[in-house]
Amino acid sequence: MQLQNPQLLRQQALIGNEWQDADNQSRFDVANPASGAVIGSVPNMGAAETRRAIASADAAWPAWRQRTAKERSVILRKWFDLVMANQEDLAQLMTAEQGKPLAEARGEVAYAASFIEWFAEEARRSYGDVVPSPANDRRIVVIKQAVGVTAAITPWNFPLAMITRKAAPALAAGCTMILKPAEQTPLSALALAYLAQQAGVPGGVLNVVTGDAVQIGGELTSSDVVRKLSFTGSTAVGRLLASQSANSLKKLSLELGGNAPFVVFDDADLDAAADGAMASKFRNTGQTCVCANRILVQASVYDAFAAKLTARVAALKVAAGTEDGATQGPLIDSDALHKVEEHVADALAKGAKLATGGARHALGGTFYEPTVLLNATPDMQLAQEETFGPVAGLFRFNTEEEAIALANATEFGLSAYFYSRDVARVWRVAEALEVGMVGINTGVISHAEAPFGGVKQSGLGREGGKYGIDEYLELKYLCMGGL
Ligand SMILES: NC(=O)c1ccc[n+]([C@@H]2O[C@H](COP(=O)([O-])OP(=O)(O)OC[C@H]3O[C@@H](n4cnc5c(N)ncnc54)[C@H](O)[C@@H]3O)[C@@H](O)[C@H]2O)c1
Ligand SMILES: O=C[C@H](O)CS(=O)(=O)O
Repeated sequence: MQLQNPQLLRQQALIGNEWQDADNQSRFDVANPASGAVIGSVPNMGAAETRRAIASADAAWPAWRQRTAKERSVILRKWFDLVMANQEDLAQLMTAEQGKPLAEARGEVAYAASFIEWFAEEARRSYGDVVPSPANDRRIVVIKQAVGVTAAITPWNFPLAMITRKAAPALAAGCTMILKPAEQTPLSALALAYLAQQAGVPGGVLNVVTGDAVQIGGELTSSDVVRKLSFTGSTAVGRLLASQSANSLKKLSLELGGNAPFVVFDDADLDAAADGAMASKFRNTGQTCVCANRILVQASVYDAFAAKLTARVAALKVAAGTEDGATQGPLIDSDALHKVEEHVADALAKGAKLATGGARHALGGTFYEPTVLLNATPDMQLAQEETFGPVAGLFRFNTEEEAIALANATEFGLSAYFYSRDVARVWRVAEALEVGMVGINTGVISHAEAPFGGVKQSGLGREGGKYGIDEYLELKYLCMGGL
């Protein structure tokens, strides 16, 4: 990995203005999932360092919230500019530690930066209200103020975007933050924090603590100083962190697991639907929370759609992310590989028919062949659990009502997709799906301008859009009497 700006390879954590090692000097390695090669190491911090980071964020908060919204906006805009100026290096770093193809990594850098750009603009639009008073001796005013010290815990699958989707609105609102990135992808987080420093984000406003998730999370969730926790990751961990946060009654943002249905109706443009399914299912080698996890196809077009999708899947290029033309990288680790293998084996044992793929890739390691399984049924694990890998299970349905019932038959409710050219059907189905986000005739829905989030066991709150900054603001009602 050759970086044009070697300063971006940060191998210490950031607390206040200081890049620090763990108190006991312990470290953990960061490995390239495509080769297993160690590409760096970071401090293995725990409770004591986390407490220092909380104190640092608390000390920095008064001056940061006193900055005007415009001053914070200008600093965030500079941060955006620096991220984009270093796009190639950040992409190389991301592919090295997460494995995604370079083209996708470059795309994620721009996507991550778009949250900084968006909230640099939103910073100046946290409007309050003046409410018509019920009496002439008083006035009713509502203002919005920063929540205070916040914490963020983020996953490995989008090493930059899941961070900026939290840090950008937090800093824009006038909050400070302690971030614990995923242990698999800390280098991207530290590079991002370095660029924040270079942009003029004062010491203590953004702290990055790497290390023992349980110890760090325990401190962040139990501290009364930390007024909000924003978590992106599995539903199981989200539930745990929410329970750990109960005693301190923190504001919570939880972006959790998904099990997205992708529905192809008989009036769909089948080529467009196949392209959309590819974009949704195989992005990041199937490792996104909004990946199509169940593909439901109306019986009359099932065989035609299956053929179109299978041809596209068979054409995917599995390779290390740095290889030209790579469109599928390695899975993040052996646990992820074993889960994919388990889902495929379970489906085949329960009657699924293999159309393409279905085995570990010849490259070895955690590479897996992009797979299409036909005749999938709701009793299969891949219907009930998030596969988080390059496996498309095709289910058959007959009626619109059956499709909606199948689509909603999950504890999750993050995203859903469907293809139809019947306007009345589009409105009926979009309103009937029990999710937070619906892709209609598209497989890609993630934009900084839109509110991202789910219902049921997929989480709480929204990130991005005009709603995202509200997660970091408190409403205060002023009743001005004696007039
Ligand atoms: N809804 C979304 O926006 C979204 C986005 C990306 C990923 N995800 C979900 O995340 C999951 C995959 O990501 P993952 O494997 O990193 O998830 P994960 O829940 O295992 O880990 C996420 C983060 O939580 C930390 N963590 C784990 N256990 C912890 C504990 N006990 N205390 C404190 N922190 C702890 C990890 O170190 C990591 O930083 C999938 O379920 C995916 O759907 C959701
Ligand atoms: O894994 C899901 C993330 O939210 C990624 S994205 O926002 O869909 O790009």
